[in-house]
Amino acid sequence: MKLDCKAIRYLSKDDWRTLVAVEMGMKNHEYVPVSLICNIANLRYGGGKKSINNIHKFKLLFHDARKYDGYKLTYLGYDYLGLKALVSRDIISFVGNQIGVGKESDIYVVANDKNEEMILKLHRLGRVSFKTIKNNRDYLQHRKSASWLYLSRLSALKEFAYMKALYDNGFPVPQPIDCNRHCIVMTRVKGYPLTQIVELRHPRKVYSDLMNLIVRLANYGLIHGDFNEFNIMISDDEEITLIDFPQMVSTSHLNAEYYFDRDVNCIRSYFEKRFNFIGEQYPKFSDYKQSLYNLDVLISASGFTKDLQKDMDDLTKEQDDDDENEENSGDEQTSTTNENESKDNKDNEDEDDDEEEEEDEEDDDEEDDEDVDEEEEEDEKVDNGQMKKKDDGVKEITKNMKGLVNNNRNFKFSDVNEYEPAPIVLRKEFIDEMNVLENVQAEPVVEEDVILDEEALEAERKREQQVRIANRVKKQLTKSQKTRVSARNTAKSRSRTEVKNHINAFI
Ligand SMILES: Nc1ncnc2c1ncn2[C@@H]1O[C@H](COP(=O)(O)OP(=O)(O)OP(=O)(O)O)[C@@H](O)[C@H]1O
Repeated sequence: MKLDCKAIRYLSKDDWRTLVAVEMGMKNHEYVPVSLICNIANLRYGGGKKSINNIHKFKLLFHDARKYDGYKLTYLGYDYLGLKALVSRDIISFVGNQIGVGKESDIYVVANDKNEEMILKLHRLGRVSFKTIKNNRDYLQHRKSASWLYLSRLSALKEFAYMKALYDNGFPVPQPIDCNRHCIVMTRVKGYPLTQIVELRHPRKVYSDLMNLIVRLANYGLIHGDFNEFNIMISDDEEITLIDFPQMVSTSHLNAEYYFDRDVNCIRSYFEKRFNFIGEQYPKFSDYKQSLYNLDVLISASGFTKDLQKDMDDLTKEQDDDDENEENSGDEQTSTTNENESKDNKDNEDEDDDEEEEEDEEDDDEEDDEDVDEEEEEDEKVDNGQMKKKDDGVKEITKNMKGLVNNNRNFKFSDVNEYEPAPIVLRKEFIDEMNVLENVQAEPVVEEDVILDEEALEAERKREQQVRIANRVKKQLTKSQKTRVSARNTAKSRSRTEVKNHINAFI
């Protein structure tokens, strides 16, 4: 994400108040209602709304009005708040180019009034998932709604605390300068990431420096956990600096030995692969001197307490679970789309059937209607032609239909092509109707030259019904065997009568 700070100079005092109000409101709202923003910012509704519109224009806020008029901070908005605080503390005055991008951070060069270069690291946890937070989570208790921003803040605070503790104890890490929200300011390391180094003049020295660093960290009760070529910088003098330590664990951790060995092996295998250097000597977990120093206390003193760590772990787990659920539901959606395709198709086609039935009825009623859609007229012509060909009697048609019904259970829309038209699917009531029809046909039709009594009337009625259904079935059969699958949800595909009736309903 690009950090465009140009707008900072155009924001008024009220705009900043509003931005802070949104941040505060997000502690218990995913989207903060306008009235609440105005309340927190202590602005009148009109003034508040004006400021909201202004900062929304600069993309510092995200607007959602599906359930109520609400806003939330974007990462850019959060960046602005962090930058504003750092600027007002005279820590930074200029923001330069982006020089690095990590999985969960953006790195910028910044400078102060004295033109001293520094590094600004903006933590961006869940930068992908942030976009996919469920749309229906509009109001939440606790801080869950703002948790990506909150998690980024915790992550920055943690890094700052570790950096400070390590720096104060003489470890080769950048000097931490300041931290606000999800922003960390530190000194710029003169060097290159180990991953970019093609050849070392003294690989043995660098290797042993790195191994010593791992052991020294362990002596202080810490294991890096992610000690690899991406997190190590090498200067021109082949001095090492550790720049990133997101997953530090204590040597009292249950899997401490595993993490320790992993760090060691990571460096060993990298040196072997890249510099052809086989590190025959390497430290073991037992080499470290049990709790020589305790950095935990120092880290807590720097502001990152155990409570915050617990909060961070819980929230990370929550977010991961959420993401997994979302991904699963996404997968499920796709798989169920396939699995239920035939079901959906049936439903859709049922709807189509309904519509077709309605259309048929309309056609019957309005045979001479001038407003018949041209498309339908064409269909009608095709229908009539095919109807003549398929005039094999009601029984045969119903038999065909029954076959289709059974075959259609495995029908998939994706199978439809120009050679295999979409078959029709009948509703249950329709099948029942057909069964009745078959039974009726089985009965002999009594033709007597007597005055129509009740029985005759009944028979006549059934015969009419039978003819009507037969016609309808024929029509449906021929219509649905078109190669084209009609999309009936567009106004264009509706008959002119339908559209007209619809419009009339509103007049
Ligand atoms: N203090 C610094 N001085 C100079 N360059 C730095 C500094 N900090 C970070 N960088 C540059 O930014 C890049 C990314 O930094 P960093 O590893 O801290 O980000 P990250 O998000 O933690 O990365 P990842 O999690 O992907 O390892 C580094 O490879 C390095 O080139």
